[in-house]
Amino acid sequence: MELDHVAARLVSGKLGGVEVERNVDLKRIEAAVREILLAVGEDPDRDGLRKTPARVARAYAELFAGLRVDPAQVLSTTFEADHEELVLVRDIEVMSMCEHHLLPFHGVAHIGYIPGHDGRITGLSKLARLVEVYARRPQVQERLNSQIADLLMAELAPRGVIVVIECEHMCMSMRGIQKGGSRTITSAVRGLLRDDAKSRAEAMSLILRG
Ligand SMILES: Nc1nc2c(ncn2[C@@H]2O[C@H](COP(=O)(O)OP(=O)(O)OP(=O)(O)O)[C@@H](O)[C@H]2O)c(=O)[nH]1
Ligand SMILES: [Zn+2]
Repeated sequence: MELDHVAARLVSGKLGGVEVERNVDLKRIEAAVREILLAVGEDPDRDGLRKTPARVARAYAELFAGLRVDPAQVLSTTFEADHEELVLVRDIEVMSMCEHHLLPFHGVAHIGYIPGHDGRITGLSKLARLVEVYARRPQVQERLNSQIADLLMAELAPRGVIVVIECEHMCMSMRGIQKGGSRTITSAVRGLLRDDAKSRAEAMSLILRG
């Protein structure tokens, strides 16, 4: 990237509870958005649109901040607990951007795991923070889903993990096929929750109960 003539601005903040320094090239996004406005036949210099490229640049820096966060850091705090049964957090809000159209998809994630033999658990909020870090990237729902499951397996070494995500995709509602209200359900199951039908059925029934 030619940083000499690009006024790259350092935007910092927190995402998923992890400090993020993100050197986002806001000026480059602004220039691109101005081009888009011109291309669709708008006047980017009219009053209402004058600040739009800068606003969109800041919004994109926020929406894609997950690209600059190491998700494993979210799970850096773990606790020992004498709990060998399922832990399930339902209805975690998901807001992400589909990588095909850069339009939002939104819905909920349900994340469950059975702690490993060392009984290591994580704070419940960390599951929601993990969703946020992976969602704030250009995504497809399937990858978002499996990334969450795989990281939990790698970091917590649980007996099993189940992640179910249900989302509505704006690229299907607002454009293209224009089927508003359809929801896509994906799942990723790992370890005991994949291999043991009884454990999986118990987790699924709790997830589907809502
Ligand atoms: N598997 C998957 N597909 C997605 C996701 N988000 C959007 N899509 C789909 O990505 C596909 C891209 O297909 P293309 O044919 O390349 O693009 P398009 O011409 O804009 O497709 P249409 O949406 O059918 O008009 C579409 O079928 C979208 O519905 C996602 O999270 N997972
Ligand atoms: Zn899409």
